[in-house]
Amino acid sequence: MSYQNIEVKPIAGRIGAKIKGVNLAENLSDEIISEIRKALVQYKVIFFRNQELDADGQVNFARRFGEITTAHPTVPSLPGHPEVLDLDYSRTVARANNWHTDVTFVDRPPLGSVLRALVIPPAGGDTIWANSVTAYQDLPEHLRNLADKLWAVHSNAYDYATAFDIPEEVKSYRDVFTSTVYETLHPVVRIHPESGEKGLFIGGFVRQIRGLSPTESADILRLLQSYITRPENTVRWRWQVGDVAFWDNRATQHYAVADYGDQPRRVQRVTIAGDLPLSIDGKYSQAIKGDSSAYIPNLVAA
Ligand SMILES: O=C(O)CCC(=O)C(=O)O
Ligand SMILES: [Fe+2]
Repeated sequence: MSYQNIEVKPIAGRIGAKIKGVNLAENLSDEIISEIRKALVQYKVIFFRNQELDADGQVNFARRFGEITTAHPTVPSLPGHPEVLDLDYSRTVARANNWHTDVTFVDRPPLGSVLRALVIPPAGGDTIWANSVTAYQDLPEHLRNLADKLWAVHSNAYDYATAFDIPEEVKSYRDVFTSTVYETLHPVVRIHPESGEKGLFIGGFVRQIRGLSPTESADILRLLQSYITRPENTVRWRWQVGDVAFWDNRATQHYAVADYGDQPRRVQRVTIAGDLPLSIDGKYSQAIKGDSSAYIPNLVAA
């Protein structure tokens, strides 16, 4: 695929590209936006260095790709910026150091997010993204055939039985995170609405595979997840202040590496609304508890 208006430099072999020659604070032409979108779908996470965006500029850029969601279904936003999720890890105690796809507990999980680096520790605090399409392609045929038929329940509710040992601050953050409980049934393999590619759609909010016992479900998920986190399917980003990352949440998982102790780290996220995931046999995800209407303000109930 060729690009006329932007420079696209792949980073890892299967995921991730650096985009050069774009100032995200400018009012970009439709041609540039459509090439950025093409690069996003092709490379699944794209990176821009040395940007001088503020929160409003970040929202304006993200808005070119679709409707902006409220910052999070349950977590409060940056004061004065209802669309910005402020991840100030010196204040927010819950670190995203688990493999996940964002907000899959609602029926319309995000298309993607734009993340801007404000404070980065001198060493550590990288973020890793994984390609869930190449992970699916890596599965042996028999496992692929199995995955194709599975559906999973995703939820933001924690299993407190496994969390008796966590600090008080983390507990109170979790109470906010789960202040409204969502539950959704998604296909384990979804068709990407733009590329048509098939990819595994699981991650940290999956609670159980439909029709399997909790232990059977955990074993199958561990097996499928191991293909996602293979180093071949990942890219690791060493942040600099001023970097902007933009990922396709329909075809990736990510993990924020928590290896920087109590040094400050602050990033801010703006999220673009996504569609209802589609299974390979033509069925859509189904909300079980709660739906996306509070999260996607202009959503017209279907
Ligand atoms: O802190 C990060 O690098 C990423 C955190 C995260 O999971 C997110 O912004 O969705
Ligand atoms: Fe995330």
